[in-house]
Amino acid sequence: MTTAAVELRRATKRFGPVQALGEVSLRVEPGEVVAVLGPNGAGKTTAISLLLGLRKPSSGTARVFGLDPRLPASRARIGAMLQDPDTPGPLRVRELIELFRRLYPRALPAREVLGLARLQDKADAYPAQLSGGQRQRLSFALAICGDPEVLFLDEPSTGLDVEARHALWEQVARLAEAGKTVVLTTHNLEEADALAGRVVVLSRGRIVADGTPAEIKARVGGKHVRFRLAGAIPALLAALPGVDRVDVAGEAVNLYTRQAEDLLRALLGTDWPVRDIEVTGAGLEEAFVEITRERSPA
Ligand SMILES: Nc1ncnc2c1ncn2[C@@H]1O[C@H](COP(=O)(O)OP(=O)(O)OP(=O)(O)O)[C@@H](O)[C@H]1O
Repeated sequence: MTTAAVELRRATKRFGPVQALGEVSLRVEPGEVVAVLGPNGAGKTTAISLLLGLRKPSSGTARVFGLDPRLPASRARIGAMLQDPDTPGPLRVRELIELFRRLYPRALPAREVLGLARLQDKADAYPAQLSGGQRQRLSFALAICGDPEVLFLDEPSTGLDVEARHALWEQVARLAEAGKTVVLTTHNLEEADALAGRVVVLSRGRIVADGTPAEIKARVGGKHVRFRLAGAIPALLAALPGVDRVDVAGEAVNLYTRQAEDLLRALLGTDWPVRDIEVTGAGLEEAFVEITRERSPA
């Protein structure tokens, strides 16, 4: 077997009485883009901090290209964009980038880093003078400036507006095309779907699903049946066979079902003036809610 880019082997992390991760095993191959999804407190940041060598597993191991992530040789191969990063000292954006570049053997030119992070205009600003979104871009700049082989992005688009988010996605897609390994955590399912070839769902410190976005969606297998119906009565719609959920907004009806055929047959058998019927596969969002609910104690 080839060496994984990053790997957790039966990694457990306890913080006093709290078990943040329980025997998690995860292999990410070089060149993969993996999104780690999970509700608040699922253990996503903890998993990343073990892989970065910022924390030590209570038991089990974390490896970067087969080595302890705390070794300088491992650190030189990884870059990280973390939540709430601390930036050292009273340094301007350009100076910070210069400082971080010195930590890496094959750093990108500062000008290129500023361009990739769209911070050319802010090179002489201090971090405190940046907006939230610009500060996110600064931490992206610091993550990529060493031209790392593996990039960790912990909730990278938090606080970004739609345009900035799409610009970040484009950068990440470009890094992936260049063969980089990317591990990102996100609550944003659209982001996971857009960027990652593989989605790992964490819930209460354990992996509860691992597959392509399409596979994760298929595990739930639900469909949306949408149509328009004047005077729709939710209780009557809920009584149709196979209906799991009903949303009614004015004339717009959205039903969620795992038995679309039965539901459609019954719907068309009524004398209701149904218009514009549309059936689509359920999104990652439903799959995620469903999977994390399946695994939670009642
Ligand atoms: N330093 C710490 N001390 C004590 N408990 C901690 C510490 N760090 C994390 N935890 C606990 O470990 C669990 C997992 O936290 P973690 O930050 O990894 O979750 P997360 O999935 O990243 O959540 P979020 O989506 O909210 O960022 C939580 O119950 C959290 O309270």
